[in-house]
Amino acid sequence: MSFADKRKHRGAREQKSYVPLSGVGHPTGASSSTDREDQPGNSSGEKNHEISYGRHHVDEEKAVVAPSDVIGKREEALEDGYPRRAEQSVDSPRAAHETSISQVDGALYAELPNNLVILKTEDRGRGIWTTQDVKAGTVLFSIRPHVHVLSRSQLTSFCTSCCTPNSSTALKKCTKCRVVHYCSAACQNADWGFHKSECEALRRWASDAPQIHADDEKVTVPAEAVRCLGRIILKRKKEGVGSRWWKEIEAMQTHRQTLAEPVENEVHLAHALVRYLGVNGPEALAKYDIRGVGELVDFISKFATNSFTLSTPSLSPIGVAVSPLAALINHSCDPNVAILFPRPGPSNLPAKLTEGRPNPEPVLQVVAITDIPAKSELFTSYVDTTMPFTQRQKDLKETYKFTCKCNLCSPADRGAYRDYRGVVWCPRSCGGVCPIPLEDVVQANCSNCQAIVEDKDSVLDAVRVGQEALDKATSLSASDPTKALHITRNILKTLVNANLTPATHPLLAIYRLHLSLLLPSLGSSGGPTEAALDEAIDIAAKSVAGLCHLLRPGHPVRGIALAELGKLLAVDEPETTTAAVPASSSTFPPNGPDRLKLAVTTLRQAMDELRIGFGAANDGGEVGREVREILANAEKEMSVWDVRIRETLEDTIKSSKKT
Ligand SMILES: C[S@@+](CC[C@H](N)C(=O)[O-])C[C@H]1O[C@@H](n2cnc3c(N)ncnc32)[C@H](O)[C@@H]1O
Repeated sequence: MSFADKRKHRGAREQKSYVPLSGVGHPTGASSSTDREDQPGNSSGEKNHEISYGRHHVDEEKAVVAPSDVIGKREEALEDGYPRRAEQSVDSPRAAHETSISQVDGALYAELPNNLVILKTEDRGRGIWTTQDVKAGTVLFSIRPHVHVLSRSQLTSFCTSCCTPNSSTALKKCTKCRVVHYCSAACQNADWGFHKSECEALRRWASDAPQIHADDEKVTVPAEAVRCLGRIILKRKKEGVGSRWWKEIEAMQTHRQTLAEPVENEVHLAHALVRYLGVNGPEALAKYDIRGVGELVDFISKFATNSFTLSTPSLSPIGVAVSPLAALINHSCDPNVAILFPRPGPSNLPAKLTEGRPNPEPVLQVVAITDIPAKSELFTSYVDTTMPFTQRQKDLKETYKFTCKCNLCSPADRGAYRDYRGVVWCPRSCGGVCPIPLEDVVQANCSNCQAIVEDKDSVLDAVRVGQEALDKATSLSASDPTKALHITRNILKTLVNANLTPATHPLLAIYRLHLSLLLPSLGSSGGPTEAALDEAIDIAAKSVAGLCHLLRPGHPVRGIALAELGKLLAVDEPETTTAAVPASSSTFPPNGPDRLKLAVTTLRQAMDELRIGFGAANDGGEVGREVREILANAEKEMSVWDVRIRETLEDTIKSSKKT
């Protein structure tokens, strides 16, 4: 049967070409072109998050919770390679990893729900804890960030106020600054409180830009960190230092006191901010109630430690947001909550968010991605947890100034399970894996047959060259995607030949980047070619395989990867240009009904996981709605297939009876 025949059989389906999830780029962030260069921190993250305790508001702390001890309970590794979660819970028996817990007055945070409390531990500072059992998929709270701004590259693609993409509504730009865009007059009015002074600052910045760079938005529009800090300072002037809005921001944690001197990024940002605000020197900051450079740097440090990546419902980074309440959540590389912007639709949002607002988005939601027992701390991940231990520790130290001791990072536990981020397949191909023979890995035996990786140097070389290629391709992904694609395609072969598994770093990161570079070409008019679609499906399947080894079921990144794969499998198979090759059962991707079946299975699993990662009450958010629709069409088409197969069988039986 040729591909053309197969398409006839699949005729119930409308001809579909590929459209990226939720109409925007790829979920991983690998391909994002946000303007982070002027922002302290945020080197790799799913989130550029934080909070801080700022000037140690001792008056916020109350009596010690009884009992005032916590246990870091560490259990044995799971067979599947996940370490068991070390739940940090109050009332647990005293243990070696002991920390005192004190209660913090949560009254400042009006949006803190009743089933959560703020507690403070010695090693992590303030954090948010549950008072009741919480089921995976529960939306713990929904809030509008105090401030959010779009990255420079996204200013024309999303409404500055509600972040609606211009693919769904034609955006109109502010006729004065010509920088920000709105989807409606209502959104423009709603944003006016922020934009009024900002508009003037943006125009001043552009007019100061050197004329030779008049068309370069990197010069004519300040980076997101500058605009976000500018919005906070301008809004503080309006709200007043006594307002709850400002007090929440002021109470964010700072690391300034622990730093001998401000780091280069912060100094650079301070200069840019002063220029943006139009003050001639640090002294003139008094106009904005900022008492000198020290306070400005403190403020920047809070921003670096407490800001979040603003993202689309499919997790593509589009800007930065500040939410002091959500920023109270501490980090773990094995998180139990996700912080995201799933756009669940107004009917799924709390009434207090929708009252009096044409569109309350962007709404930040904190979603439980595992069952969480009562009296446990909430943890989200500040960095990309598919990165290996050393990279995660480096990123956390640089931006958030702490050493992570979570289950995945705890040296005691690290040897107790197989971390697929750093393994190669067994050289004897027995199906087992061996740790990559790094300096600190003494034994590199196969987990199954005890074989040893003999040629350590070639594995280490491949990993090093792979990392270099990843860095280069990432830096080129926005400016020269064709060249970036060339690099990723070439290096994939080297890494696969060096026996890296799909979960191993940097192979997984390269798969994800490669996929993000392939997807835009699939949406071109005329639809994808057979080869392009097959390559994208193959890479998407490998990404899913890698992610499923590293992230727990229900993790939003897994849900999005499954949705992407299911969606690609559901695209109509293009006309083949070569003679049809009969599909063998081992061919991947499969063709015809087998591909459709795989699409349905994958989309069903994606739906199950999106309902956890993006909230059960949201039914998976905007991506969940989209996947449900594709799944319904694929199921309908599969039932047509089943009818046709039954009819063909009946015809065959009838005709064989006649003869
Ligand atoms: C966004 S804030 C989180 C709230 C913060 N604990 C507070 O008291 O405001 C990030 C900071 O919290 C601390 N932190 C977060 N997770 C941590 C962890 N797992 N271990 C140690 N410190 C942590 C670090 O100081 C980090 O810079």
